[in-house]
Amino acid sequence: MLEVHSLSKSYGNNPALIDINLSVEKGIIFGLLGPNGAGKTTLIRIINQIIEADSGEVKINNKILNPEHIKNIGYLPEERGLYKKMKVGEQLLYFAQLKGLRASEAKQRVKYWTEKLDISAWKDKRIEDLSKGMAQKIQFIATVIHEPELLILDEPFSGFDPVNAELIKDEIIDLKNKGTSVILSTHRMESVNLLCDHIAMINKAKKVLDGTVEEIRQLSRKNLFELKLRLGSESFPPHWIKQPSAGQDTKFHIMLNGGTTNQLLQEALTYGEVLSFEEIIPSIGEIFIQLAKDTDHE
Ligand SMILES: Nc1ncnc2c1ncn2[C@@H]1O[C@H](COP(=O)(O)OP(=O)(O)OP(=O)(O)O)[C@@H](O)[C@H]1O
Repeated sequence: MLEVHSLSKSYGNNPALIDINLSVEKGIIFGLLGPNGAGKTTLIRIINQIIEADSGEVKINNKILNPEHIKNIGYLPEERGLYKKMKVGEQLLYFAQLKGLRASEAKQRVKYWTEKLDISAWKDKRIEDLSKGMAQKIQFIATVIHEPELLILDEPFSGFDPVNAELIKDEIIDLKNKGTSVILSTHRMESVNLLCDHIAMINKAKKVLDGTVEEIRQLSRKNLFELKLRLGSESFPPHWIKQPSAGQDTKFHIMLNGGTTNQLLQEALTYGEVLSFEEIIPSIGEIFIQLAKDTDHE
């Protein structure tokens, strides 16, 4: 649905994006990750045609990015932009019409979304009289009201309490299931694990990771296992690394160098009662931190 080819952008002598290639399929949630200052916002701004790339191209549905695409994109920026003096209902109608909806259609959609997110009662309130989380809901509706094909969400859960964060999460999944492609930029790794089908990570202007969450986790496997034992003796092999653990049970991290997991398990049985045995597969958060460190040292 969205393709980014060899995209580069610098601010003066400072490169913000270097030769970035990405492909976002229809109906998926694509996590765009990276440490602060990596280049994510720059990429998002180029897709939204707020700034221009120095070189490379962006295509939406096989067409070079052009102003017509704006109506097909819903962008929730990190710095929210609502008109403080305007009333909620008026503001949503305004945004919907700005994105090309006819007045009658816009009205229907405002009714639909304000009811869906349970905020019909706020219609006549001014934005300046709302709490941060309440204003966030309005901004979310303003982003999705024109039913864009591509949604770009920058930290969509910030400012929400857990109940409302869950509500918004469910709405995002619902939109994806209806065929919307979603680019989700966030530093919250639990959201990435829960929501994203595919992720790409940018660090220091370069893409350092690209794949499905499962592919990336599998590639990061290190043949490392965690074994919990009720030890029968005080001795154990020197390559078993003892981990802090409570009570009588002893936890080890063991790197499997040659041999099979069954052989390791058999060996473990000779040292005591095996309570649990599982492979340690790094989480996306751990992979993120490792990659950020690795590229920092390059
Ligand atoms: N308008 C600008 N003028 C000059 N430099 C800029 C401008 N906007 C961004 N930069 C620089 O470009 C680089 C990438 O910034 P960008 O905002 O794209 O990062 P980011 O990944 O969105 O970071 P964050 O997670 O902190 O929002 C940084 O070095 C930043 O200082």
